[in-house]
Amino acid sequence: MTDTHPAPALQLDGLWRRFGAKIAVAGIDLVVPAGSFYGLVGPNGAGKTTTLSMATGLLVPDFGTVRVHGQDLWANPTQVKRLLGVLPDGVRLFDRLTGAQLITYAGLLHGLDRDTVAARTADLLRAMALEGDAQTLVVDYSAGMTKKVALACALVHAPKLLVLDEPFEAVDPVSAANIRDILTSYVASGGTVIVSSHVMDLVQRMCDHVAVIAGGHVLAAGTVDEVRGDASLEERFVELVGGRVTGEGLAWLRTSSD
Ligand SMILES: Nc1ncnc2c1ncn2[C@@H]1O[C@H](COP(=O)(O)OP(=O)(O)OP(=O)(O)O)[C@@H](O)[C@H]1O
Repeated sequence: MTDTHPAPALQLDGLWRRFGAKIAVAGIDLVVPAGSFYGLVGPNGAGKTTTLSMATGLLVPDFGTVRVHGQDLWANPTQVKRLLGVLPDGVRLFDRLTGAQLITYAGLLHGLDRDTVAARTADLLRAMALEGDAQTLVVDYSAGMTKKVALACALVHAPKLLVLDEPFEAVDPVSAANIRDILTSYVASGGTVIVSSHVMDLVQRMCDHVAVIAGGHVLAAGTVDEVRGDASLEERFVELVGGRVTGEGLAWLRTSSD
């Protein structure tokens, strides 16, 4: 009998990564079904960026395997990376290029022909509301504009799996809504999206699956409804992760004199 189930878009098995004495990722297993919109949430320092960097070929794991649509990423990084579109955290771009040049460059690097790149660059600039700044150097872009042009670069080769670290950080509400629409229709047409975010409300509304990560471990993973149960995702997150502190320790911060 043949297995008719498609391979997951992403499968992480036993991923570990240490930086000196600090264990950033301590045995992460994760299955991201093909066609899902997957949220990755966790407190600061949880290991999200480290996990996503290993999952996208940017950081070598100490242990563990990464499979993208069934193919071992670290066994064959060049070929498997073609399936991936990546928006890393704290992107460093060739910012002496204009927005249009940067997207064009990303498309050509992926081996697209010039006509295809030109058409897609125009489409992406329009979708990201960057047409008016197509000829502006990226170094002169605002933080949100930089995020959007980096996202355009991640999309230009029509990847099967999009991995976005904090895609909405610094992006204005109208642009964020446009980006959400782009991502939702990308998923509807068969793509898979993984986003890391600190905004629980956004993840609850936008994603169908979620994993909560803390201390380099997965605390909970599944559909958003499975993970949140009867609570909101935010309440469930606080319950799982803990760490709420009151302001009592900061008595000196009270400015009133009585
Ligand atoms: N290059 C590095 N060198 C040393 N320690 C690192 C390095 N990268 C990450 N770490 C440490 O690993 C842990 C996980 O960091 P990571 O950036 O993966 O967390 P995160 O979940 O993405 O956090 P945030 O939500 O704040 O972006 C942190 O304790 C961090 O200090």
